[in-house]
Amino acid sequence: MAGRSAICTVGTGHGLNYRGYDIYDLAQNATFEEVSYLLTKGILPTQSELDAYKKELIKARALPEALKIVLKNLPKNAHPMDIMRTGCSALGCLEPEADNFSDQDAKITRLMGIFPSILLYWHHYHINGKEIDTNSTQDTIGGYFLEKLHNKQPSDLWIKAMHVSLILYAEHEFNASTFVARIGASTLSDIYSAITAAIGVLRGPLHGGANEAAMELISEYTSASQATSGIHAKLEAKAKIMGFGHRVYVSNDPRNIVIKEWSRKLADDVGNSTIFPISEAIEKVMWDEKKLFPNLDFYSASTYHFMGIPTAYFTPIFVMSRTAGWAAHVVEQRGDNKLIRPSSEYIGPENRAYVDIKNR
Ligand SMILES: CC(=O)SCCNC(=O)CCNC(=O)[C@H](O)C(C)(C)COP(=O)(O)OP(=O)(O)OC[C@H]1O[C@@H](n2cnc3c(N)ncnc32)[C@H](O)[C@@H]1OP(=O)(O)O
Ligand SMILES: O=C([O-])CC(=O)C(=O)O
Repeated sequence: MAGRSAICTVGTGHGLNYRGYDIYDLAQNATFEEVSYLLTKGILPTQSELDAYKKELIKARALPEALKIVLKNLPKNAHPMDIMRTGCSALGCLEPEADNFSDQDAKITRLMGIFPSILLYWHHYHINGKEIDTNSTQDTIGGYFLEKLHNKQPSDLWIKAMHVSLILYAEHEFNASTFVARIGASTLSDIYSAITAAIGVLRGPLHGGANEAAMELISEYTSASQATSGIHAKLEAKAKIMGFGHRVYVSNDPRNIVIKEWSRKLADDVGNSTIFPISEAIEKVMWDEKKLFPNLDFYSASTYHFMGIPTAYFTPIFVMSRTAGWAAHVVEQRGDNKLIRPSSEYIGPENRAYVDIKNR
Protein backbone atom coordinates (compact mmCIF):
# COMPACT_ATOMS: atom_id res chain seq x y z
CA MET A 1 0.00 0.00 0.00
CA ALA A 2 1.73 3.15 -1.16
CA GLY A 3 -0.97 5.72 -0.50
CA ARG A 4 -4.70 6.45 -0.49
CA SER A 5 -6.87 7.32 -3.47
CA ALA A 6 -10.57 7.81 -4.26
CA ILE A 7 -10.15 7.46 -8.04
CA CYS A 8 -10.02 3.79 -8.97
CA THR A 9 -10.32 0.30 -7.55
CA VAL A 10 -8.38 -2.50 -9.25
CA GLY A 11 -9.72 -5.89 -8.17
CA THR A 12 -9.31 -6.36 -4.40
CA GLY A 13 -12.96 -7.30 -3.92
CA HIS A 14 -14.37 -4.24 -5.69
CA GLY A 15 -13.75 -5.06 -9.35
CA LEU A 16 -12.44 -2.37 -11.68
CA ASN A 17 -14.23 0.90 -11.01
CA TYR A 18 -13.57 4.54 -11.86
CA ARG A 19 -14.84 6.76 -9.05
CA GLY A 20 -17.27 3.99 -8.07
CA TYR A 21 -18.61 3.33 -11.60
CA ASP A 22 -18.13 -0.17 -12.99
CA ILE A 23 -15.77 -0.29 -15.96
CA TYR A 24 -18.18 -2.48 -17.97
CA ASP A 25 -20.99 0.01 -17.47
CA LEU A 26 -18.75 2.88 -18.57
CA ALA A 27 -17.29 1.02 -21.58
CA GLN A 28 -20.73 0.05 -22.80
CA ASN A 29 -22.61 3.29 -22.24
CA ALA A 30 -20.29 6.27 -21.92
CA THR A 31 -18.16 8.28 -24.28
CA PHE A 32 -14.49 8.82 -23.48
CA GLU A 33 -15.12 12.53 -22.85
CA GLU A 34 -17.68 11.70 -20.14
CA VAL A 35 -15.13 9.40 -18.52
CA SER A 36 -12.26 11.88 -18.68
CA TYR A 37 -14.60 14.47 -17.12
CA LEU A 38 -15.51 11.94 -14.43
CA LEU A 39 -11.89 11.15 -13.68
CA THR A 40 -10.54 14.69 -13.68
CA LYS A 41 -13.50 16.46 -12.05
CA GLY A 42 -14.87 13.65 -9.87
CA ILE A 43 -18.46 13.49 -11.19
CA LEU A 44 -20.25 12.54 -14.40
CA PRO A 45 -21.14 15.66 -16.40
CA THR A 46 -24.66 16.83 -17.20
CA GLN A 47 -25.37 17.27 -20.93
CA SER A 48 -24.60 21.00 -20.80
CA GLU A 49 -21.40 20.42 -18.81
CA LEU A 50 -20.34 17.78 -21.34
CA ASP A 51 -21.09 20.08 -24.28
CA ALA A 52 -19.04 22.88 -22.73
CA TYR A 53 -16.19 20.48 -21.88
CA LYS A 54 -16.08 19.12 -25.44
CA LYS A 55 -15.92 22.67 -26.80
CA GLU A 56 -12.93 23.35 -24.54
CA LEU A 57 -11.25 20.14 -25.70
CA ILE A 58 -11.76 21.13 -29.34
CA LYS A 59 -10.28 24.58 -28.67
CA ALA A 60 -7.35 22.87 -26.95
CA ARG A 61 -6.38 21.03 -30.18
CA ALA A 62 -4.65 24.11 -31.60
CA LEU A 63 -0.86 23.94 -31.92
CA PRO A 64 1.20 27.02 -31.05
CA GLU A 65 3.56 28.06 -33.88
CA ALA A 66 6.62 27.49 -31.68
CA LEU A 67 5.51 23.92 -30.98
CA LYS A 68 5.05 23.27 -34.70
CA ILE A 69 8.66 24.34 -35.20
CA VAL A 70 9.79 21.93 -32.48
CA LEU A 71 7.81 19.08 -34.07
CA LYS A 72 9.20 19.81 -37.53
CA ASN A 73 12.70 19.64 -36.15
CA LEU A 74 12.30 16.32 -34.39
CA PRO A 75 13.60 13.46 -36.53
CA LYS A 76 11.35 11.42 -38.80
CA ASN A 77 12.68 8.21 -37.27
CA ALA A 78 12.14 9.26 -33.63
CA HIS A 79 9.89 6.96 -31.61
CA PRO A 80 6.39 8.49 -31.48
CA MET A 81 6.44 8.16 -27.68
CA ASP A 82 9.47 10.44 -27.67
CA ILE A 83 7.43 12.88 -29.75
CA MET A 84 4.63 12.79 -27.17
CA ARG A 85 7.07 13.24 -24.28
CA THR A 86 8.92 16.07 -25.97
CA GLY A 87 5.70 17.71 -27.15
CA CYS A 88 4.37 17.72 -23.59
CA SER A 89 7.60 19.13 -22.23
CA ALA A 90 7.84 21.80 -24.96
CA LEU A 91 4.25 22.92 -24.29
CA GLY A 92 5.26 23.30 -20.63
CA CYS A 93 7.88 25.85 -21.73
CA LEU A 94 5.45 27.72 -23.98
CA GLU A 95 2.39 27.75 -21.73
CA PRO A 96 3.70 27.08 -18.20
CA GLU A 97 1.38 26.29 -15.32
CA ALA A 98 0.90 29.03 -12.72
CA ASP A 99 3.10 28.62 -9.63
CA ASN A 100 0.01 28.28 -7.43
CA PHE A 101 -1.59 25.75 -9.86
CA SER A 102 -4.69 27.96 -10.16
CA ASP A 103 -4.95 27.05 -13.85
CA GLN A 104 -4.48 23.30 -13.42
CA ASP A 105 -7.92 22.44 -14.85
CA ALA A 106 -7.22 24.46 -17.99
CA LYS A 107 -3.80 22.81 -18.37
CA ILE A 108 -5.35 19.34 -18.08
CA THR A 109 -7.90 20.14 -20.80
CA ARG A 110 -5.14 21.63 -22.94
CA LEU A 111 -3.06 18.46 -22.72
CA MET A 112 -6.05 16.19 -23.39
CA GLY A 113 -6.96 18.22 -26.46
CA ILE A 114 -3.51 18.76 -27.92
CA PHE A 115 -1.95 15.28 -27.72
CA PRO A 116 -3.58 13.93 -30.93
CA SER A 117 -2.55 17.14 -32.75
CA ILE A 118 1.06 16.78 -31.58
CA LEU A 119 1.37 13.24 -32.89
CA LEU A 120 -0.47 13.79 -36.16
CA TYR A 121 1.17 17.09 -37.03
CA TRP A 122 4.57 15.40 -36.67
CA HIS A 123 3.32 12.33 -38.57
CA HIS A 124 1.96 14.20 -41.60
CA TYR A 125 4.90 16.60 -41.77
CA HIS A 126 7.45 13.81 -41.89
CA ILE A 127 5.50 11.12 -43.74
CA ASN A 128 3.61 13.21 -46.31
CA GLY A 129 5.45 16.53 -46.22
CA LYS A 130 2.17 18.22 -45.20
CA GLU A 131 1.46 20.67 -42.39
CA ILE A 132 -2.01 19.73 -41.15
CA ASP A 133 -4.43 22.13 -39.53
CA THR A 134 -6.45 21.06 -36.51
CA ASN A 135 -9.93 21.68 -37.97
CA SER A 136 -12.12 18.61 -37.94
CA THR A 137 -15.69 17.43 -38.38
CA GLN A 138 -15.22 15.28 -35.28
CA ASP A 139 -16.11 16.43 -31.77
CA THR A 140 -14.45 13.58 -29.86
CA ILE A 141 -10.80 12.75 -29.22
CA GLY A 142 -11.09 9.30 -30.82
CA GLY A 143 -12.95 10.59 -33.88
CA TYR A 144 -10.53 13.49 -34.30
CA PHE A 145 -7.54 11.15 -34.08
CA LEU A 146 -8.92 8.78 -36.72
CA GLU A 147 -10.04 11.56 -39.05
CA LYS A 148 -6.70 13.35 -38.92
CA LEU A 149 -4.73 10.13 -39.32
CA HIS A 150 -6.61 8.85 -42.35
CA ASN A 151 -7.78 12.18 -43.71
CA LYS A 152 -11.32 10.91 -43.98
CA GLN A 153 -14.37 10.68 -41.79
CA PRO A 154 -14.26 7.55 -39.61
CA SER A 155 -17.22 5.17 -39.38
CA ASP A 156 -19.43 5.19 -36.29
CA LEU A 157 -18.17 1.69 -35.48
CA TRP A 158 -14.56 2.85 -35.40
CA ILE A 159 -15.42 5.91 -33.32
CA LYS A 160 -17.19 3.66 -30.81
CA ALA A 161 -14.16 1.34 -30.76
CA MET A 162 -11.96 4.34 -29.93
CA HIS A 163 -14.30 5.42 -27.12
CA VAL A 164 -14.20 1.95 -25.61
CA SER A 165 -10.45 1.61 -25.92
CA LEU A 166 -9.77 5.08 -24.50
CA ILE A 167 -12.15 4.38 -21.60
CA LEU A 168 -10.42 1.09 -20.79
CA TYR A 169 -6.98 2.70 -20.89
CA ALA A 170 -7.92 5.84 -18.94
CA GLU A 171 -7.07 4.85 -15.38
CA HIS A 172 -5.60 2.00 -13.37
CA GLU A 173 -4.78 3.04 -9.83
CA PHE A 174 -1.08 3.11 -8.84
CA ASN A 175 0.42 1.61 -12.02
CA ALA A 176 4.03 2.61 -12.70
CA SER A 177 3.39 5.70 -14.83
CA THR A 178 0.63 7.05 -12.59
CA PHE A 179 2.75 6.56 -9.52
CA VAL A 180 5.52 8.54 -11.20
CA ALA A 181 3.05 11.34 -11.99
CA ARG A 182 2.05 11.39 -8.32
CA ILE A 183 5.67 11.51 -7.22
CA GLY A 184 6.13 14.50 -9.53
CA ALA A 185 3.09 16.21 -8.03
CA SER A 186 4.30 15.40 -4.52
CA THR A 187 7.42 17.54 -5.02
CA LEU A 188 5.06 20.43 -5.92
CA SER A 189 6.35 20.36 -9.47
CA ASP A 190 4.17 21.50 -12.38
CA ILE A 191 1.71 19.27 -14.22
CA TYR A 192 3.73 19.18 -17.45
CA SER A 193 6.70 17.76 -15.55
CA ALA A 194 4.55 15.12 -13.88
CA ILE A 195 2.98 14.05 -17.17
CA THR A 196 6.21 14.21 -19.16
CA ALA A 197 7.75 11.83 -16.61
CA ALA A 198 4.70 9.55 -16.78
CA ILE A 199 4.93 9.35 -20.58
CA GLY A 200 8.55 8.28 -20.28
CA VAL A 201 7.56 5.51 -17.88
CA LEU A 202 4.58 4.35 -19.95
CA ARG A 203 6.87 3.92 -22.97
CA GLY A 204 8.56 0.80 -21.56
CA PRO A 205 7.45 -2.60 -22.96
CA LEU A 206 6.67 -3.97 -19.49
CA HIS A 207 4.01 -1.25 -19.22
CA GLY A 208 2.26 0.65 -22.04
CA GLY A 209 4.81 -0.26 -24.71
CA ALA A 210 3.48 -3.83 -24.57
CA ASN A 211 0.65 -3.05 -27.03
CA GLU A 212 3.18 -2.28 -29.78
CA ALA A 213 5.32 -5.28 -28.84
CA ALA A 214 2.21 -7.51 -28.92
CA MET A 215 1.41 -6.39 -32.48
CA GLU A 216 4.98 -7.06 -33.57
CA LEU A 217 4.69 -10.55 -32.10
CA ILE A 218 1.33 -11.28 -33.75
CA SER A 219 2.75 -10.05 -37.08
CA GLU A 220 5.47 -12.70 -36.96
CA TYR A 221 2.85 -15.33 -37.81
CA THR A 222 0.67 -15.95 -40.83
CA SER A 223 -1.54 -18.69 -39.37
CA ALA A 224 -2.85 -19.93 -36.03
CA SER A 225 -0.87 -23.17 -36.24
CA GLN A 226 2.33 -21.29 -36.97
CA ALA A 227 1.61 -19.05 -33.96
CA THR A 228 1.06 -22.09 -31.74
CA SER A 229 4.42 -23.64 -32.57
CA GLY A 230 6.14 -20.24 -32.56
CA ILE A 231 4.95 -19.38 -29.05
CA HIS A 232 5.90 -22.84 -27.77
CA ALA A 233 9.41 -22.26 -29.11
CA LYS A 234 9.60 -18.80 -27.52
CA LEU A 235 8.48 -20.14 -24.15
CA GLU A 236 11.07 -22.91 -24.35
CA ALA A 237 13.66 -20.20 -24.98
CA LYS A 238 12.31 -18.40 -21.85
CA ALA A 239 11.15 -15.38 -23.85
CA LYS A 240 8.62 -12.93 -22.42
CA ILE A 241 5.43 -12.78 -24.43
CA MET A 242 4.29 -9.19 -24.49
CA GLY A 243 0.66 -8.46 -23.67
CA PHE A 244 0.40 -11.30 -21.14
CA GLY A 245 0.48 -11.30 -17.36
CA HIS A 246 -0.09 -8.57 -14.84
CA ARG A 247 1.35 -7.43 -11.54
CA VAL A 248 -2.04 -7.12 -9.83
CA TYR A 249 -4.39 -9.53 -11.60
CA VAL A 250 -3.79 -13.23 -11.09
CA SER A 251 -6.19 -15.02 -13.43
CA ASN A 252 -7.56 -12.43 -15.85
CA ASP A 253 -7.53 -8.74 -16.71
CA PRO A 254 -11.19 -7.62 -16.56
CA ARG A 255 -10.63 -5.23 -19.47
CA ASN A 256 -9.64 -8.08 -21.78
CA ILE A 257 -13.13 -9.47 -22.33
CA VAL A 258 -14.28 -6.07 -23.63
CA ILE A 259 -11.37 -5.28 -25.91
CA LYS A 260 -11.21 -8.84 -27.24
CA GLU A 261 -14.81 -8.55 -28.41
CA TRP A 262 -13.95 -5.29 -30.17
CA SER A 263 -10.99 -6.92 -31.85
CA ARG A 264 -13.28 -9.68 -33.12
CA LYS A 265 -15.86 -7.11 -34.32
CA LEU A 266 -13.29 -5.03 -36.19
CA ALA A 267 -11.70 -8.11 -37.75
CA ASP A 268 -15.14 -8.85 -39.26
CA ASP A 269 -15.59 -5.20 -40.22
CA VAL A 270 -12.37 -5.09 -42.24
CA GLY A 271 -12.60 -8.72 -43.42
CA ASN A 272 -9.36 -9.87 -41.80
CA SER A 273 -9.60 -13.60 -41.11
CA THR A 274 -6.07 -14.33 -39.87
CA ILE A 275 -5.05 -11.95 -37.09
CA PHE A 276 -7.83 -12.76 -34.64
CA PRO A 277 -7.31 -16.56 -34.86
CA ILE A 278 -3.55 -16.02 -34.52
CA SER A 279 -4.17 -13.94 -31.39
CA GLU A 280 -6.45 -16.61 -29.94
CA ALA A 281 -3.87 -19.29 -30.68
CA ILE A 282 -1.25 -17.29 -28.76
CA GLU A 283 -3.73 -16.82 -25.91
CA LYS A 284 -4.38 -20.57 -25.74
CA VAL A 285 -0.72 -21.54 -25.58
CA MET A 286 -0.03 -18.92 -22.91
CA TRP A 287 -2.86 -20.25 -20.76
CA ASP A 288 -2.13 -23.94 -21.34
CA GLU A 289 1.60 -23.62 -20.76
CA LYS A 290 1.94 -20.80 -18.23
CA LYS A 291 -1.54 -20.01 -16.89
CA LEU A 292 -0.92 -16.49 -18.14
CA PHE A 293 -3.76 -14.42 -19.59
CA PRO A 294 -3.90 -11.49 -22.01
CA ASN A 295 -3.82 -8.06 -20.40
CA LEU A 296 -5.49 -5.01 -21.95
CA ASP A 297 -2.55 -4.44 -24.27
CA PHE A 298 -2.85 -7.71 -26.18
CA TYR A 299 -6.19 -7.33 -27.98
CA SER A 300 -5.87 -3.54 -28.05
CA ALA A 301 -3.05 -4.16 -30.50
CA SER A 302 -5.20 -5.90 -33.13
CA THR A 303 -8.12 -3.54 -32.45
CA TYR A 304 -5.93 -0.58 -33.44
CA HIS A 305 -4.33 -2.50 -36.30
CA PHE A 306 -7.73 -3.19 -37.87
CA MET A 307 -8.41 0.56 -37.86
CA GLY A 308 -5.26 1.12 -39.93
CA ILE A 309 -3.32 2.71 -37.07
CA PRO A 310 0.47 2.28 -37.40
CA THR A 311 1.85 0.06 -34.63
CA ALA A 312 4.19 2.75 -33.33
CA TYR A 313 1.16 4.94 -32.51
CA PHE A 314 -0.46 2.42 -30.18
CA THR A 315 1.31 3.61 -27.01
CA PRO A 316 0.78 7.30 -27.90
CA ILE A 317 -2.97 6.53 -27.98
CA PHE A 318 -2.53 5.12 -24.47
CA VAL A 319 -1.07 8.53 -23.53
CA MET A 320 -4.09 10.34 -25.02
CA SER A 321 -6.30 8.30 -22.72
CA ARG A 322 -4.20 7.86 -19.57
CA THR A 323 -3.60 11.62 -19.34
CA ALA A 324 -7.07 11.72 -17.75
CA GLY A 325 -5.98 9.27 -15.05
CA TRP A 326 -2.58 10.86 -14.54
CA ALA A 327 -4.16 14.29 -14.21
CA ALA A 328 -6.76 13.01 -11.73
CA HIS A 329 -3.94 11.64 -9.59
CA VAL A 330 -1.92 14.85 -9.80
CA VAL A 331 -4.95 16.82 -8.62
CA GLU A 332 -5.68 14.33 -5.84
CA GLN A 333 -2.05 14.31 -4.69
CA ARG A 334 -2.00 18.10 -4.60
CA GLY A 335 -5.22 18.11 -2.57
CA ASP A 336 -3.57 16.43 0.42
CA ASN A 337 0.11 16.51 -0.36
CA LYS A 338 3.01 14.85 1.34
CA LEU A 339 6.33 14.24 -0.40
CA ILE A 340 6.51 10.65 -1.66
CA ARG A 341 9.92 9.39 -0.71
CA PRO A 342 10.24 5.65 -0.09
CA SER A 343 13.25 4.04 1.58
CA SER A 344 15.41 1.22 0.29
CA GLU A 345 16.84 -1.78 2.03
CA TYR A 346 20.61 -1.29 1.96
CA ILE A 347 22.50 -4.30 0.54
CA GLY A 348 25.89 -2.70 -0.22
CA PRO A 349 29.28 -3.03 1.49
CA GLU A 350 29.83 -1.88 5.08
CA ASN A 351 32.65 -0.04 6.85
CA ARG A 352 35.17 0.44 4.06
CA ALA A 353 38.16 2.68 4.69
CA TYR A 354 38.84 5.36 2.09
CA VAL A 355 41.78 4.41 -0.16
CA ASP A 356 43.92 7.19 -1.55
CA ILE A 357 43.67 7.44 -5.37
CA LYS A 358 47.37 6.50 -5.83
CA ASN A 359 46.83 3.23 -3.97
CA ARG A 360 43.65 1.92 -5.70
C1 LIG B 1 -1.30 -1.81 -19.40
C2 LIG B 1 -0.17 -2.56 -18.80
O1 LIG B 1 0.81 -1.97 -18.47
S1 LIG B 1 -0.41 -4.21 -18.54
C3 LIG B 1 1.24 -4.91 -18.52
C4 LIG B 1 1.84 -4.87 -19.89
N1 LIG B 1 3.12 -5.58 -19.90
C5 LIG B 1 3.30 -6.72 -20.59
O2 LIG B 1 2.41 -7.27 -21.20
C6 LIG B 1 4.69 -7.27 -20.57
C7 LIG B 1 4.73 -8.77 -20.39
N2 LIG B 1 4.39 -9.12 -19.01
C8 LIG B 1 5.29 -9.05 -18.02
O3 LIG B 1 6.47 -8.74 -18.22
C9 LIG B 1 4.82 -9.34 -16.60
O4 LIG B 1 3.73 -10.21 -16.61
C10 LIG B 1 4.46 -8.03 -15.87
C11 LIG B 1 5.64 -7.06 -15.88
C12 LIG B 1 3.24 -7.36 -16.48
C13 LIG B 1 4.12 -8.39 -14.42
O5 LIG B 1 5.26 -8.91 -13.91
P1 LIG B 1 5.53 -9.44 -12.45
O6 LIG B 1 4.34 -9.35 -11.58
O7 LIG B 1 6.75 -8.75 -11.98
O8 LIG B 1 5.79 -10.93 -12.72
P2 LIG B 1 7.17 -11.54 -13.17
O9 LIG B 1 7.76 -10.80 -14.32
O10 LIG B 1 8.03 -11.67 -11.94
O11 LIG B 1 6.71 -12.94 -13.65
C14 LIG B 1 6.44 -14.09 -12.83
C15 LIG B 1 6.74 -15.32 -13.64
O12 LIG B 1 5.86 -15.36 -14.77
C16 LIG B 1 6.61 -15.26 -15.98
N3 LIG B 1 5.94 -14.33 -16.86
C17 LIG B 1 5.23 -13.24 -16.49
N4 LIG B 1 4.77 -12.62 -17.58
C18 LIG B 1 5.19 -13.32 -18.63
C19 LIG B 1 5.02 -13.18 -20.02
N5 LIG B 1 4.33 -12.16 -20.51
N6 LIG B 1 5.60 -14.08 -20.83
C20 LIG B 1 6.30 -15.13 -20.34
N7 LIG B 1 6.48 -15.32 -19.02
C21 LIG B 1 5.93 -14.42 -18.19
C22 LIG B 1 7.97 -14.71 -15.58
O13 LIG B 1 8.98 -15.08 -16.47
C23 LIG B 1 8.14 -15.33 -14.21
O14 LIG B 1 8.52 -16.67 -14.38
P3 LIG B 1 9.57 -17.36 -13.38
O15 LIG B 1 8.91 -17.31 -12.03
O16 LIG B 1 9.73 -18.72 -13.94
O17 LIG B 1 10.79 -16.51 -13.44
O1 LIG C 1 -1.80 -1.54 -13.37
C1 LIG C 1 -0.73 -1.81 -13.94
O2 LIG C 1 0.32 -2.15 -13.33
C2 LIG C 1 -0.62 -1.76 -15.41
C3 LIG C 1 -1.92 -1.58 -16.09
O3 LIG C 1 -2.66 -2.52 -16.32
C4 LIG C 1 -2.31 -0.23 -16.47
O4 LIG C 1 -1.60 0.72 -16.16
O5 LIG C 1 -3.38 -0.08 -17.08
